[in-house]
Amino acid sequence: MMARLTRIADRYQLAERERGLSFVQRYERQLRQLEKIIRISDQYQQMLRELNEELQRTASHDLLTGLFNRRYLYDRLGEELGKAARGHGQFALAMADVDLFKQINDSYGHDIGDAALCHVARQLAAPLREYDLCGRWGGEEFLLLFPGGDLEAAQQGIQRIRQRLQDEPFVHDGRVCPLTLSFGVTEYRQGESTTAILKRVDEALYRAKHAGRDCLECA
Ligand SMILES: Nc1nc2c(ncn2[C@@H]2O[C@H](COP(=O)(O)OP(=O)(O)OP(=O)(O)O)[C@@H](O)[C@H]2O)c(=O)[nH]1
Repeated sequence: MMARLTRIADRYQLAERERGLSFVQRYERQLRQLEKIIRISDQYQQMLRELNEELQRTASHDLLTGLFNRRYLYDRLGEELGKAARGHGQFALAMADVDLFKQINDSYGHDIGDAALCHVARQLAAPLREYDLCGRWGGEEFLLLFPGGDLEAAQQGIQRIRQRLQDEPFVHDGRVCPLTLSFGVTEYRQGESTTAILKRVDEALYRAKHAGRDCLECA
């Protein structure tokens, strides 16, 4: 009841104020209100745009390393496979895994392990050509996609990554913590599925681990 009375009183006061204004003053006032509404609407749209961009980024990127996530990589792999199957180009694929990463966690703790993963992610991404893709496949495993590339191109990319990891090692507490990666590499074979190529690259990585780590095995 009180709220209703207050609303009626407010409306009455507003009407009284309006009566004291000239037509031009009333018109200008309405115009100002309209401008205010447009400004709010613009800000609102900008906010929605930013939210949308943030949402898209979160859906396609790994939270820890900022690289592409598994879901995005899987979709892109499907696209490249589709293109190659239709005869529009070739591509190569590599799976990288940090060697003996458990020891990093056990020796320095999980937070330093996280920092080491971020370091690896930066060194993986930096030397790649702009149309090559790199993302976190899960845990301490990374996937590299070389659209338009063959085994040779992938090997060259990986060589640049390994060199960079040597030149810029992970440093914790002023001390160098040497990190190495094992790689499995393969290229697309006509007519094969996503599962088949992923299985083959995984097997190549497995062989690299069994060959003593810090190396590259081609399938
Ligand atoms: N800090 C951190 N550790 C992770 C993350 N994801 C996975 N790990 C750890 O990575 C380690 C992987 O260990 P393993 O699979 O035994 O392999 P590894 O020690 O790297 O040995 P190899 O692969 O055989 O060279 C485990 O200790 C996981 O807990 C992460 O996001 N952060």
